[in-house]
Amino acid sequence: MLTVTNLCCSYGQEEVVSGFSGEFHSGRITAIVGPNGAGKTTLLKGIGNLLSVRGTVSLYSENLLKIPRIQMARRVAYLSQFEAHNFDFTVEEMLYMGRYPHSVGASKDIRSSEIVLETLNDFDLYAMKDKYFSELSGGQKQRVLLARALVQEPKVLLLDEPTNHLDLKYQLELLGLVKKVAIERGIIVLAVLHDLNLALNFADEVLLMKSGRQIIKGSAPTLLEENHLAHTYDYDIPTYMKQSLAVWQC
Ligand SMILES: Nc1ncnc2c1ncn2[C@@H]1O[C@H](COP(=O)(O)OP(=O)(O)OP(=O)(O)O)[C@@H](O)[C@H]1O
Repeated sequence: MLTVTNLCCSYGQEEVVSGFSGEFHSGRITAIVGPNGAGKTTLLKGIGNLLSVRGTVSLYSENLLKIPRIQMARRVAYLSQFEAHNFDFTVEEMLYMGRYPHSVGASKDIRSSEIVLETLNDFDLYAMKDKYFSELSGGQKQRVLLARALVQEPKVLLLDEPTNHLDLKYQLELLGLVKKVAIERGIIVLAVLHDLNLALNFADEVLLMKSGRQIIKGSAPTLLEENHLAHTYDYDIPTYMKQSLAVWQC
């Protein structure tokens, strides 16, 4: 279990996330949603110890904020929303990069070869393993970046808008993969998602944020109670969703 206690995240003097506490469980996906500027990315980076933080982030009682970066990388993988997209490395080489925290200086140890092969197959990437990353489509690139994060064998996977720029088919495919792997490998997944439909359908629970604070965290029905969404987004989202669904019924 990942336990976050009283986490405060700042950029210089400006505190953006204030006193966040919450628990996240193995094999479960939590979607982080909320309006622009709510602090979703900042919370994710804070949990990954990627910016200035106070508080504790404990993974099975070990405070992740106190361990060396290389050990952190054996436990937590972070997929940023702004990955550079033009590497001159093959797909297979990209996956081996994900093994760096486990095998510094010995990139092709037995475990690395096993997990890279297994992940190439799981992600349907084997046939393109010798292709250059820069030659792939946006959806294929995103799949490779997710695969690279997973060969790290993390206990916690932090995803910042992983479905950005993907068409609906790729969005569903990618989140389906995340769900399958999270369950099979018992990974704790936190994913910032803008699409509320995807969040409500894919995640086991949803964390709704505004102004650096949690509004509510719970299952889809909990989120839809009491008009939390309309208040948080300052827009009648449930009514809009119902009206837009009607378009598909004719
Ligand atoms: N590097 C930075 N330096 C200073 N302030 C920042 C920095 N990054 C983000 N902020 C500020 O922190 C606040 C929260 O930003 P954050 O990116 O966490 O929000 P978000 O909920 O992920 O937004 P979005 O949905 O637009 O991606 C915003 O007011 C933003 O201007």
